[in-house]
Amino acid sequence: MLELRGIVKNFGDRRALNDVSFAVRSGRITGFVGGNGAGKTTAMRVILGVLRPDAGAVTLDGQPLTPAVRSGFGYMPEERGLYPKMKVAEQIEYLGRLHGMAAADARRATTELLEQLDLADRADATVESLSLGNQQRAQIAAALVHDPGVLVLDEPFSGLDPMAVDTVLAVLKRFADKGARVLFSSHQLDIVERLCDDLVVIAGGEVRAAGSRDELRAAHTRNRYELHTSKSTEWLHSEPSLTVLELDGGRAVFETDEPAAAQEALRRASTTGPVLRFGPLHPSLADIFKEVVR
Ligand SMILES: Nc1ncnc2c1ncn2[C@@H]1O[C@H](COP(=O)(O)OP(=O)(O)OP(=O)(O)O)[C@@H](O)[C@H]1O
Repeated sequence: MLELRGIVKNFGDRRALNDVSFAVRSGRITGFVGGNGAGKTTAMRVILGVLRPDAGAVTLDGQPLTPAVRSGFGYMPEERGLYPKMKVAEQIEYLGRLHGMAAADARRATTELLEQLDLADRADATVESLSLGNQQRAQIAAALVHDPGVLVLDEPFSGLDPMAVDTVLAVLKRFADKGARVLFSSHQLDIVERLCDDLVVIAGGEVRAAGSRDELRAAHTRNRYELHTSKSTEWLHSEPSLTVLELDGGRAVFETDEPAAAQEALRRASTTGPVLRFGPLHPSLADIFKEVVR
């Protein structure tokens, strides 16, 4: 387990991280979400040792991180950094060699990764000749070539089309399944929701929520229901035990602490016409995010 405990990082008199603690568990994918300037990149740089924290510590399986341990990490920085004029496969192989891999192993890992990332047909192209999405895939291959046990990816999905998102997602899952600890930041909450097992929400340099996606969902589930009928649901406004949160023609979302009142609303709706949908409404990650960063 990779663990941050009590991390504080100041830039001059600006506090970018304030007592940040969270864990990235082995075999799981942890999504790191927060708005612009929330502190994600700073926290990742502290993990990588690029920035030294003013307080707190990062440990791997309980041990402090040494430069040797950190050099085995896979990192995809926010500022992408491949050599534009070098060929894709050559470059990834070279980076594998820099991590101490034997030439044949680096070549094999490169070929495998480029295939998994659907980039094999561009292996001999220069990085600068690739589309932005393909450059991004090459950058991901560069972070993974040495089979790291810890993967830290800053916005790996930005600029990828939906097909590419699925391709990268499958590759990251394969690494997690092998036991790697995977931390990635993203602004795209729908992707995070689909991909991550665990979640850390940061705002203003402070962790606002952390835990498994399912735990967070359960913790933020309110007694909300969605009702969708073929007729207007305006009448819900006059039901005393319900609070209507959204109403748009036949579709409504309401809250109530009384399950019987929800069932009564369903019964009444069914007398007005066919009920197209009815059930408890679980919060999306976007809902949870809005609630915890408020
Ligand atoms: N080198 C630096 N010098 C001064 N301030 C910095 C430096 N790096 C980051 N900051 C500040 O620290 C805060 C956190 O920035 P950080 O880049 O970690 O946020 P982020 O969550 O990665 O944002 P984004 O999603 O916009 O990339 C911001 O207020 C930023 O301006």
